[in-house]
Amino acid sequence: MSVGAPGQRLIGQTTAKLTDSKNLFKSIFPPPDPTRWSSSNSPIFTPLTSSLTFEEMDCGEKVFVFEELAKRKERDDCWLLISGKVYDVTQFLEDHPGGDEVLLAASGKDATQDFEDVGHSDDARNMMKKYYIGEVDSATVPPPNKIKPQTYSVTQKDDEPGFLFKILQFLVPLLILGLAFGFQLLGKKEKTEA
Ligand code: HEM
Repeated sequence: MSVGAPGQRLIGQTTAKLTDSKNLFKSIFPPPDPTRWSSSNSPIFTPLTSSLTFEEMDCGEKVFVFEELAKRKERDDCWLLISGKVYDVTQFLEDHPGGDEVLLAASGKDATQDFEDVGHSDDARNMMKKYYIGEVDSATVPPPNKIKPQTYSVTQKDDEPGFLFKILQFLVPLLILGLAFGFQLLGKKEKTEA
C-alpha cells in the first residue's frame, strides 16, 4: 500500500534534483547563440574575445582628419600620430620615460620617424595600445616636410651659381687673351717708336 508512494516521491525528488542541476548547468554554460557563433568565437570565451574585439572595433571605427588631430598639441590635450594610428597621450605626458617635452614636440605632425628613431622597446609598443583612439585618414596627411626643401634647394641654389660659373668660364679666358694681346701691341709700338 505504501510501497508505491515513497518510490514515487523518490522518483519525483530525483527528477526535481535532475531538473535543478540541468538548470544550474544551463545557467553556467548557456546554449550557444547561433547569431554569435562562429568557428573562431566560442560562446564560452565570448566575454574575453568580445572585450578585445570591441576595443579594436570601437577604436578602429574612428577615423580622424589630419587637420583635426594636428590641433591637439597642448599639455592638456595632446595626440600623437604614429604609423597611421592616433594616440591620445594627454594622461601619459608626465609618465613618459623620455619626458613630456618630446611628446609635445612630436604632436601636431606625423611622429612616426621620431618614435622609430628612439628605438622604443616592445614594452613601450604594448603600452601604446592603452592610448590608441583611432586611425588617420591617410589622404589628409600632408607629405613629409623633407621632400619640399630638398627639391627646392636643389633647383634654386644649384641653378644660379651654375649659370654664373658657365659665363665666367667663357669670360675669364677671353679677358686674359685680350690683355695679353693688348700688352703685345703696346710692346711692338714702343719698339717701333724707339
Ligand atoms: C604613445 C607613444 C609612446 C609611448 C607609449 C612611449 C613609451 C616610452 C617608454 C616605455 C620609454 C622607455 C624606454 C623603452 O621602453 O623603450 C620611452 C622612452 C623614450 N621615448 Fe617614448 N613613447 C611614446 C612616444 C614617443 C615619441 C613620439 C617620442 C618622440 C621622439 C618619444 C621619445 C622617447 C625618448 C627620447 C625616450 C628616452 C629614450 C632613452 O632614454 O633611452 N617617445 N618611451
